[in-house]
Amino acid sequence: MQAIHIRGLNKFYGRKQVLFDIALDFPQAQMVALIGPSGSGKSTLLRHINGLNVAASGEIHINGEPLFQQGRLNRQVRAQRSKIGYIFQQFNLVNRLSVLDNVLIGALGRIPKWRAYLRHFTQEEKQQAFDCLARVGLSEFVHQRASQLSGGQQQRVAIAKILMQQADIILADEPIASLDPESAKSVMNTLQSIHQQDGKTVIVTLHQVDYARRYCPRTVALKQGVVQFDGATSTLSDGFLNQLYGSELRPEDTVVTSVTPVLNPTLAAVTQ
Ligand SMILES: Nc1ncnc2c1ncn2[C@@H]1O[C@H](COP(=O)(O)OP(=O)(O)OP(=O)(O)O)[C@@H](O)[C@H]1O
Repeated sequence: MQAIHIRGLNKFYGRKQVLFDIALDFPQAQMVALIGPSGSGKSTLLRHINGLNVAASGEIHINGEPLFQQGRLNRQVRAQRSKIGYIFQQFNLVNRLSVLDNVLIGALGRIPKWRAYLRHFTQEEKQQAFDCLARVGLSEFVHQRASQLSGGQQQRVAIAKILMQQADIILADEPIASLDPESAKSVMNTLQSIHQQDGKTVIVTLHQVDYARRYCPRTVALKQGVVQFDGATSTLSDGFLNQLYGSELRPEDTVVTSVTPVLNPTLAAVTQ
């Protein structure tokens, strides 16, 4: 069973089509880079996988259950979303709350509604939050306000929050775009260790291909809403990348060597 299964996904904003017939599979426990120039549709694709956006057509299944089908979101989309952690470029923490309280927010989707409303957490849940912070190397910052941490530390708090959420799938939308190289490395190391130790599926959008090469065995590249490449990151050629980020792709630069075979009918049209 695939963690994420996508077929025939077409997305329009008004009359402008921004995703074209996307067909992708992500097995459990893969770490995948999603790359492509600005405006190529990376964030839009991630938002669909999280059920935040609805497409004109196509289907998405999460762990075998339909999330989106025949133009409609599953009625259980909230429950499905609770299994998907989303990391934003700008951390998405509550600045005035402590680091611990921010991590506890990750449990809100899986505790009884009345306790969530009152923000009442058990001792066991607090201990879990401590443990999540220990895993991302932030035990000593538990009682500090989130706003007092550096960008890289705040992003690691966001990852601890996802651990607290007990999500199976992590979608990270440009998690290192606003970080210095040292902080970026520590955030990517943290994502990689969670992926490796807990077997979580991680899809991370990246602007720097070097990070994809270092951390992600598989890369999916988008351009103008079309999948241009889906395969082993080690096979990404400089020529392909120049074309991806420069002018239109040439057929000889296009390599489709999927980790999970994906036949993309739109690819031929784009590369002709
Ligand atoms: N809410 C929206 N309304 C209208 N158009 C949108 C909206 N969100 C995105 N778009 C358009 O959809 C296309 C894809 O945008 P998206 O943000 O997914 O690209 P991206 O690859 O994530 O870009 P970046 O790397 O700059 O974040 C762009 O042309 C963008 O202008």
